[in-house]
Amino acid sequence: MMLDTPHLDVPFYQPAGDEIDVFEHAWKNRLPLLIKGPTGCGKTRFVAHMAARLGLPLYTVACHDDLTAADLVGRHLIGDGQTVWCDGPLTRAVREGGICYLDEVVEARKDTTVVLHPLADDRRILPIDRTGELLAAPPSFMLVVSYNPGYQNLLKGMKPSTRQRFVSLRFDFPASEREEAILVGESGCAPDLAKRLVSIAHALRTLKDQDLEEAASTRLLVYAALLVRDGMDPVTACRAAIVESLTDDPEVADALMEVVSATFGR
Ligand SMILES: Nc1ncnc2c1ncn2[C@@H]1O[C@H](COP(=O)(O)OP(=O)(O)OP(=O)(O)O)[C@@H](O)[C@H]1O
Repeated sequence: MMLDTPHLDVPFYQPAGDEIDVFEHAWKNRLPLLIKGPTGCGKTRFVAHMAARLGLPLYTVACHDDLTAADLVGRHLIGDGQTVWCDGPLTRAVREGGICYLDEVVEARKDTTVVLHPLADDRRILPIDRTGELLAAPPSFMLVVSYNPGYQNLLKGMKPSTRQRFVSLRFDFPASEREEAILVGESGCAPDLAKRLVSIAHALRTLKDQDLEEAASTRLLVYAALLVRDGMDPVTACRAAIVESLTDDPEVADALMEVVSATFGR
């Protein structure tokens, strides 16, 4: 769990379309938001950007298959022979009227539904069974969740009764020009390098589903751009930052490296 307090400098975010507008309207109308899209395509950055823009505290939780309702709401802790109640990130966000962002929400245990449903519909309440409290979310509170449809299997899909409590946004990898602008903005690299890295990503993304579990993300391109900007040879940087992160299979890695080498004229 991570608390990002509101700060004056808003994290850089290069918009794709009307997502900022959708977020602001959802927030004003007290509606929760679901963001779906592949890994590393800007979902977390977008939420951080919006929280800073709106001047709201942001609580981010990376969900995993052991995450329970108590991890979100809070629990009694024992110390010095005393029992003390400790708010979880969701409860803190509700109390402070901030944003609670649950990344990969479908990974969480099913018992989280019990606390998310009454918060996500027009009741906007958080029942804390263990203390008997019933918290009403203030108008500025917003619940934002994300998931990667690519990872879904039948067991892990989101139930319609949950999905239909949210306004939804689809994210995808950025169009070339936008992705180049992101690389330049994030790493300070030369526009020509950004162009080459994006063309590599496009070539590798066509291989997804054949040999690769996930497509090359914008995040990996940013890593490569940072390494090259720091003086590393571009081919070595692409192997370390992109290719070896995408596959463990040496033959597939060799095939991906051919794309990289050709792009840098080797
Ligand atoms: N639109 C964008 N504007 C600025 N930076 C971006 C954008 N999209 C991606 N990035 C860059 O890519 C990195 C990864 O994005 P982010 O962490 O938001 O991915 P994500 O979609 O939340 O991934 P995951 O589902 O794995 O958590 C960011 O740290 C940032 O450097």
